[in-house]
Amino acid sequence: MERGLLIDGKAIAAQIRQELKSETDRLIQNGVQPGLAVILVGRDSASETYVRGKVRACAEVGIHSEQIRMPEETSEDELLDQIRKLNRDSSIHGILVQLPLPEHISPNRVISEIDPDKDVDGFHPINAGRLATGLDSFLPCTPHGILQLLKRTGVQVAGKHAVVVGRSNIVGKPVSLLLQRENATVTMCHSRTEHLQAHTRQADILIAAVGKRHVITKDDVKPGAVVIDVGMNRNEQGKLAGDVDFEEVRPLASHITPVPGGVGPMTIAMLLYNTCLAAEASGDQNL
Ligand SMILES: Nc1nc(=O)c2c([nH]1)NC[C@@H]1CN(c3ccc(C(=O)N[C@@H](CCC(=O)O)C(=O)O)cc3)C=[N+]21
Repeated sequence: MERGLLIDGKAIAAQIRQELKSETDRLIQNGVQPGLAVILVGRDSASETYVRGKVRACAEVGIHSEQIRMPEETSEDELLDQIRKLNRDSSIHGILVQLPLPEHISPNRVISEIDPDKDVDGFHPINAGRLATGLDSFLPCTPHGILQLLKRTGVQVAGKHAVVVGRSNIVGKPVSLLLQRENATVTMCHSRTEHLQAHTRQADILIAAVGKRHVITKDDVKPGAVVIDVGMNRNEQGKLAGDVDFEEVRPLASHITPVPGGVGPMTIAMLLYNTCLAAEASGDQNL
């Protein structure tokens, strides 16, 4: 049996960006250049790095991008006004408000103000509800990226037992819905789960989306499991570490994603994918 194979998210994301470049060329020939607006409120060094990555990836693929920086003291109303303006802007097909937002702004109110047809994060309750009920929707980027990693690596999902650790709206909940849609049997675990290890050791596919460095060790993993690490934990020196203790888990996993170079680059690739999808749909309405 194969052990310790690396799932190269960086390479798979580059492949997807190349595919999207052709899609963008085709859209531009039809008179629509996909456009993405990224709103960043306040100064957060991790957020600034991520936003730079998104803007760079857009340029590579031929997507028009606008970075809108608003000061930390921006009021919720000012942010909502900015979103309404972008909702009306026909050159913008996707709107992303970088999270986390400053304490005084409600992320739920902000997300709900985005036109669901421009909600390329897939965070709007309409899109979350559409995913939950099996309707077409923008898929949240990280869960969709995880699914693409599994598919493009040839990992069988149907009939397998997937265990998701973490229940956030951004990763845990939607990835479990997506895996169920792909006919996996899904167990969701979280901070209040008793006997966590008894659950994770059953996983054929283990998704770690906890947000704590190295909480998944070799004792939590069944030999031969596929391990997907969604963790983005930075230590005091600013070095990235996943939720999985990669060095000790790799030898017993069949496949494993590294951090960095695993899920992160896929999140950005699927954001570009959603932006192209939104641009394409906007063209339909203009026919
Ligand atoms: N509205 C919103 N949508 C998001 O999609 C969103 C967000 N807010 N807030 C923050 C998180 C985080 N996120 C990442 C995207 C790419 C990498 C990524 O490319 N990481 C590289 C490493 C980058 C580095 O070294 O810092 C990698 O894993 O290889 C990481 C994290 C998107 N997020």
